[in-house]
Amino acid sequence: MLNLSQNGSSVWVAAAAELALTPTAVALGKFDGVHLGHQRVIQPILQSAIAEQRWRNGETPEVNLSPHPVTAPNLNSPQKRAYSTVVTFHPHPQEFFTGQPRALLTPLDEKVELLRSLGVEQLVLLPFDKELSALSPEEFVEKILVKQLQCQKISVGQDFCFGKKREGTAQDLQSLAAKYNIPVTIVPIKTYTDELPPDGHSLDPELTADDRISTSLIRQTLEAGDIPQSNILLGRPYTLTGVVIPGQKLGRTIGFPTANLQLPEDKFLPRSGVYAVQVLVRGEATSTTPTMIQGVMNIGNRPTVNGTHRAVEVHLFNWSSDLYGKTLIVQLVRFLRPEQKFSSLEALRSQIQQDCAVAREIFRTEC
Ligand SMILES: Cc1cc2nc3c(=O)[nH]c(=O)nc-3n(C[C@H](O)[C@H](O)[C@H](O)COP(=O)(O)O)c2cc1C
Ligand SMILES: Nc1ncnc2c1ncn2[C@@H]1O[C@H](COP(=O)(O)OP(=O)(O)O)[C@@H](O)[C@H]1O
Repeated sequence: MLNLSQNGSSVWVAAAAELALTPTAVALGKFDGVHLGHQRVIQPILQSAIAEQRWRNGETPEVNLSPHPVTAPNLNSPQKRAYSTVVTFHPHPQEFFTGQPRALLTPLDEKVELLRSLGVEQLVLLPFDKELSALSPEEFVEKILVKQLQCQKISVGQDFCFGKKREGTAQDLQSLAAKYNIPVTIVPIKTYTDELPPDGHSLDPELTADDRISTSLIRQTLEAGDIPQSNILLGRPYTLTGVVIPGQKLGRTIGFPTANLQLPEDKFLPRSGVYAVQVLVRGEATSTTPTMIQGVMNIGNRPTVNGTHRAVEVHLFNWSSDLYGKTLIVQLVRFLRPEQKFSSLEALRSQIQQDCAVAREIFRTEC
C-alpha cells in the first residue's frame, strides 16, 4: 500500500481490495479525468463521511442525496467511520482487453492529487485481470464490496456496468447490495448543456453524439484544441504536470528559454501546437512570488530545428531563474496556432514574440 501525500493530508492508495482501510463508503468507476460527472458521483461518499462526523457531534444531517434512507450509525457500536474511498480498475479495462497502452487524462499521480483535493481519503486499485473480469455481478458484490471493502455505502453513475461481460447495471448493483443493507446512490448523467456559460461558448455539434459529459468527449475537445470547452467539461483547467529536463539549449539563444517537460508516459496530450498557459512551479510559491505564472507552451516535433521527437516546452513570462529538476504544473488556457516549420531561427523568434503578445492579451481580457 502506498501513501501519497502532499501539503500534509494524504490519500491511501491500496493496490488490491484486501489491502484497503475498512469500512468504506465507495464511489465506483474508472474516473479518468475526474471530470464534472465523476465529481458528482464522488460527492455522496464525501457527504456521508461528513454527515457521520456531524452525527457524532450531535448534529442532524441537512441533505441526503441517497434514494435509500441512510440510518445514522450506531455511535455506541465499536464500528469505525467509513473511509471515503474511490474504487477503480488498474490497468484501464480497455487496456486489458485490447493489449494496447491507453493514454489517460489523469495518470495515477494526478488522479490521486485531484481526489485528495476533493476530500477522498482512499483510492483502491482493483487489478483488472482475468480473475476480476470473470466475476459475476453477484460475486463482485459479495467478494469485493462486502467481504474485502466492508462497504457501508456505494455511489455509481447511472451508466455504470460491472461484472463479467459488463452484464451488471447500476440497478442490479442496487438490488444486490440491498441484500446486505448497503444503500446505493445512482447519480444521474451530467450533461454539458447544464454547464454551458450563458454567453454561449457552444460545442462543435460534430463532436457530440449525445450531450453526456464523458472522458471521450473531453479527449475529443482536447484533440480539437477547444480548451475553453475541455475546461468547462472538466470543471477545472486541463493540466500537464512534469519535471523540467535539459533540451538543446537553443531557446536561450533566441531570447525564449523553454522549460522542457518530461510527462508521465501514459499522459494524454492535446492537439499539437502553441498554447497560452498558466504555470505553477511546485515549491516556489511564496508571499513575494505569484502563485500562477503566465506563459506560452509548444507541443510538437520542432521542425524548424529538425527535432526528432515530440516535446512539450514552456516559456514563462517574467521569469529568469533555473528550472531544471523542478516540477511544473501547466494549466492550459487557449490553443493559439499549429506548429510550423520556419525558414530561420530569426523567423521562429519573431513568431514566438507574436504568440506572447496574443497570450498576454488573452490573460488581460479573460483571466
Ligand atoms: C511559444 C512557442 C512556439 C513555438 N513554435 C514553434 C514552431 O512553430 N515551430 C518549431 O519548429 N518550433 C517551435 N517552437 C519550439 C522551438 O523550436 C524551441 O523552443 C527551440 O528550438 C528551443 O528548444 P530547446 O528548449 O531544446 O533549446 C516553439 C516554442 C515556443 C515556446
Ligand atoms: N522564462 C523562462 N522560461 C522557461 N525556462 C527558463 C526561463 N528562464 C530561465 N529558464 C531556464 O532555462 C532553461 C531553458 O533554456 P533553454 O536554452 O531553452 O535550454 P533547454 O534546451 O535545456 O530547455 C529552463 O529549463 C530553465 O531552467
